[in-house]
Amino acid sequence: MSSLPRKFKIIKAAAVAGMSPRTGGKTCTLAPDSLACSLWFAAQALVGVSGGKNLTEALAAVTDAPPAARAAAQDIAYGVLRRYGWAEFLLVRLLRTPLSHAGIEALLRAALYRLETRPDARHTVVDQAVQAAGELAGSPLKGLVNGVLRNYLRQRDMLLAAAACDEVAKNWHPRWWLQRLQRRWPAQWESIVAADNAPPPMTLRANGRRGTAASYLARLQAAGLTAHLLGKAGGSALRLERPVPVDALPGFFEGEVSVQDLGAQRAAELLAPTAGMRVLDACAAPGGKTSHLLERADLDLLALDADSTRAARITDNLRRLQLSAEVCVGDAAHPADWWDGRAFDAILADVPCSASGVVRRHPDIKALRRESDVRRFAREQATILDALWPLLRPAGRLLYATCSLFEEENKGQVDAFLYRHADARQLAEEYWLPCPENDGFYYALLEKQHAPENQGVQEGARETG
Ligand SMILES: C[S@@+](CC[C@H](N)C(=O)[O-])C[C@H]1O[C@@H](n2cnc3c(N)ncnc32)[C@H](O)[C@@H]1O
Repeated sequence: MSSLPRKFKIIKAAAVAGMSPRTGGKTCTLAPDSLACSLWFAAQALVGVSGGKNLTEALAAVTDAPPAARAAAQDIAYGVLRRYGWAEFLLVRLLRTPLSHAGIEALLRAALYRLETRPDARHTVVDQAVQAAGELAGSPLKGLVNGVLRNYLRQRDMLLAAAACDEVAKNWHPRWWLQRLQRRWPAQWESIVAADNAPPPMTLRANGRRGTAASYLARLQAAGLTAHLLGKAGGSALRLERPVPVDALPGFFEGEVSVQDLGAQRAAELLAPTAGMRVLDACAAPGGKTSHLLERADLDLLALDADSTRAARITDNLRRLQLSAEVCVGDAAHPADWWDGRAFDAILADVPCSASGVVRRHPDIKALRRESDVRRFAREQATILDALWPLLRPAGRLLYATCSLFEEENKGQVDAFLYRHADARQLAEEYWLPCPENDGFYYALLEKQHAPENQGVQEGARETG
């Protein structure tokens, strides 16, 4: 066995594990439990994100990765994307000419990340990255990867000092994004950036129908998990000291608890519908806020989402939590396709947005989002709001929610809405900025007045239109 060529042994290792690790149709013959294999998978996922896929889709393309390699590759890919602009800054200095091989470029970013996060194993990282390069692109590029990484280690202090002076490489966000944060949040942008760049906490919501956050905390402690209560006294939130897979949470499959950020838990508290009310959750998938609303009161609730795959997750969540609602696939901007004409007492409009407040959970957004997307989302949000407003009964309440930090999607959106709709009154507004305890959210609670629509605006629109 020991006299066999190395390649053969590696193929054999994959076969013994009963797997043929592959991604996007490419098969990896590296040992499934090696760092080289994880770097190879991470590089493939990063190439997918560079090509416009979100990270979940890109990782899903890593179809047959053995569980250990998949988990490690996921960890590396998340870390690389979180450090937006950092490895790119270094590579511009370490490469004489830009690389034309996307897989090798992604591999180098993954290896640089790993060199920084595993300083005790730097030589192993270089060696394993070179092996992964051979698998990705054949022998010729192994030397290049080896050279670039060794040069990095030689010049590391100087390169890191330079990166610390570059706005993007230092803050790990696109320049346009940083400028927006600096303009809107001059006193807070640095703490927002710090929160965005840290791994997210795992926050839970105790199902109020089964017990309190305090009683679930006791369940966690009995299971050997450390957590503490979060938010206001009597609330439903708890934070785990260390994230765990959901199947380690006591009673998860029996519906005792859900995973939901503290800021997201504010939606149900603000809308606060009472028993018997007819409620629309207009952008509901995967059903985090839908289920929280239903845990608080028996409601006649319609959960709508435009995406049928995501809408199926609402049903799954409701089943697990033993709650019920009508789930419907439809476009909130076109109620004629799904509305039965019965007015709603309360509407939650948790609209599609830039998701700039939850980037620590979805670091691929940093690479995927363009500044022009913010305006596109704002237009979509305005269309949805205008379409939903007539569905609300007089004195009914609509909660507008985003997980964005950008003003066009938040106060700017709501101010314009109030201008267009004279029968709308704002009751409350809350900004949740990202911090160690919660993600970033914006909420505006609107109430429908009995007064007629703003005739002046409508007539003016008719005259010019
Ligand atoms: C921020 S997420 C909602 C999260 C959800 N409320 C929760 O708490 O679990 C926005 C959702 O809006 C859906 N969506 C996007 N455009 C929509 C539209 N025009 N009509 C209805 N749903 C839409 C997306 O599919 C996505 O599931």
